[in-house]
Parts: sequence; C-alpha cells; structure tokens
Amino acid sequence: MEIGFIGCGNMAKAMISGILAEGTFTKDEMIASGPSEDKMNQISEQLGITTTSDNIKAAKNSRIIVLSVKPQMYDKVIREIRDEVGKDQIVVTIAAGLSMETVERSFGKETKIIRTMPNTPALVGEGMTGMCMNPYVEEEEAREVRKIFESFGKVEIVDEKLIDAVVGVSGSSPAYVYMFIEALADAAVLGGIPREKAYTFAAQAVLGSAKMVLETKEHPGKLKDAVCSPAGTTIEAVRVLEQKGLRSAVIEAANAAVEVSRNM
Ligand SMILES: NC(=O)C1=CN([C@@H]2O[C@H](COP(=O)(O)OP(=O)(O)OC[C@H]3O[C@@H](n4cnc5c(N)ncnc54)[C@H](OP(=O)(O)O)[C@@H]3O)[C@@H](O)[C@H]2O)C=CC1
Ligand SMILES: O=C(O)[C@@H]1CCC=N1
Repeated sequence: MEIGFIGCGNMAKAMISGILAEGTFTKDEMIASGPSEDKMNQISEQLGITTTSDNIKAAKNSRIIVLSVKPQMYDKVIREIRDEVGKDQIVVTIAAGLSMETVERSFGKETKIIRTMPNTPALVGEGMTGMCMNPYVEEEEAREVRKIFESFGKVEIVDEKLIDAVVGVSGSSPAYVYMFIEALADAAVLGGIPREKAYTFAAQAVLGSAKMVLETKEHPGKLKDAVCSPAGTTIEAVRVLEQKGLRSAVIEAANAAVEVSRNM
C-alpha cells in the first residue's frame, strides 16, 4: 500500500475522499484501520478502500502511515505498531498538541516523522495544512507528502513552533466559520428568505469573499472598505459588529484554541 490511515474518523475520511477525488492514489493503494470491524466495513463500502480492524496490518503494509486517531490515543497506538514500522517508512501525524519529539519518544527509535495540521475542508479539495518534518525525512520524501496534502488543498511548510498557531487559524477555524454562516443564514431567514436558500446566500458570500482575499492579494480591510458605501447599509452593519466586539471575539477564540493545543 502507498498510504495507510490508522484511525478513520472525520479527518481521515476527509483526507481519503480528497485524495481519491484528485486521483493522487487509487482505492487499491490505500488502507485504513480502526477498532470497530462494523464501522470499518461501512467505510470500505463508502470509500472503496481496503479496511481492517488490525492496526498492525495497516502499519506494516504502508509506505506512508498517517496516524489519524485522537491525540490521547497516539501513545497507545504507536506502542502497538512500533515494532512493525521500519526506518524507511514515513509517519505522518495530524494531531493537535503533539510534538514530533513526543511522537518519536513513543516510537523509541529514529523515525521519519512529518507533523501536519490539516482541516476538514480537505473533503471538498479546499483544505489548508501546516507541515513540518524531523531531520530523518529526506527532501524528496517531504516533497511527496506535501504533494499528497496538496491534492486536497493548500500546504505551507512552517516551523514546528508555529503549528499551535496553525490550529487556531485553520485547523479549528472551519467550526467558527460554520457558526458565522449559520448566524448569517438565521438573519436571512429573519429577513424572509427560505432557510435552504439562506445557507446558499450566506455560504456563497463567505466563499466569494475568501476567494477575493486569495486572488486579489488585497488587504482584507481595503476589500471591506470597498463594500461600504457612504451612509450605506454595510457601514451600519460594520458599526454594529465593532460594537459587539466581533474582531476581539475572533482573536480571543482562535487564541483559546492555540492555548489548548500548546498545553495538550
Ligand atoms: N476534526 C478536525 O477538524 C481535525 C482533526 N485533527 C486531528 O485529527 C485527529 C483525529 O480527529 P478526528 O478525525 O476529528 O477524530 P474522530 O474521533 O472522528 O476519529 C478518530 C478515529 O480513531 C478511531 N480510533 C479510536 N481508537 C483507535 C485505535 N486504538 N486504533 C485505531 N483507531 C482508533 C476512532 O474509531 P471509533 O469511532 O470506532 O472509536 C475514530 O474513527 C486528532 O488527532 C485531531 O487532533 C486535525 C485537524 C482537524
Ligand atoms: O478540535 C480539535 O482538537 C481538532 C484539532 C483541530 C481541529 N480539530
């Protein structure tokens, strides 16, 4: 197998779907493992990849091993598979709060580790991943894993000390953005728009705004100013958002996520 996922929950499924949609690997080149045989059979039916309830089988047979369990499960899972992981295999972590040093300590030997922080929009090919690697990883190997992650979105190589900040800005942030979309859609419903259409209006406005930032490379403040007509509707909404502390709420919220990741 080219790639094996140990643990196949929300994040692994998003990544696998993204990889398959892009054709980076075929179904036959991927394996995933998890504790529940029933759940793994369901995933095999849904995604068409090989699944197993045996983590050792998934680890032993994969060139690249993605540890996609909750951070609290890492040590247990690594102890289970470590004797089967050779020095040529690449271990990719996606957990918040777990340093490469901690992961290497659990392996108890020199191990090629690539630490990443992806996000769930990988499912639709619009993920954002922060990535770093330890010195045992060859440049070519890092390039390959980067390419895999680029098959479902954008990738930035960062220093490991910045990964906690990546959790705040992109790992966790889809949740805050969904809350914003939900609230905007509620306001649309209040204004008389049917609920289903309200989500389209709200989500498309967020998507388009994000695209404007990425594609025009203009400062977001400048783009905001261009929407605000003098004495118009938007500046009134901006006034209320400032009054209610939107910016401060977002900064405090993202920083709270960063702090949890730092202290995990
Ligand atoms: N969700 C997100 O947006 C993001 C998550 N992450 C990271 O991804 C990792 C996984 O998160 P997420 O996908 O949300 O979590 P999930 O709970 O959805 O997935 C974890 C999976 O691990 C399985 N599992 C539990 N115990 C074992 C075991 N002993 N061996 C193998 N598999 C096991 C679970 O199976 P079962 O359900 O049967 O118990 C479950 O399917 C975390 O480390 C998190 O920090 C990173 C970026 C974004
Ligand atoms: O909530 C979490 O801990 C994980 C990490 C980033 C997004 N979800």
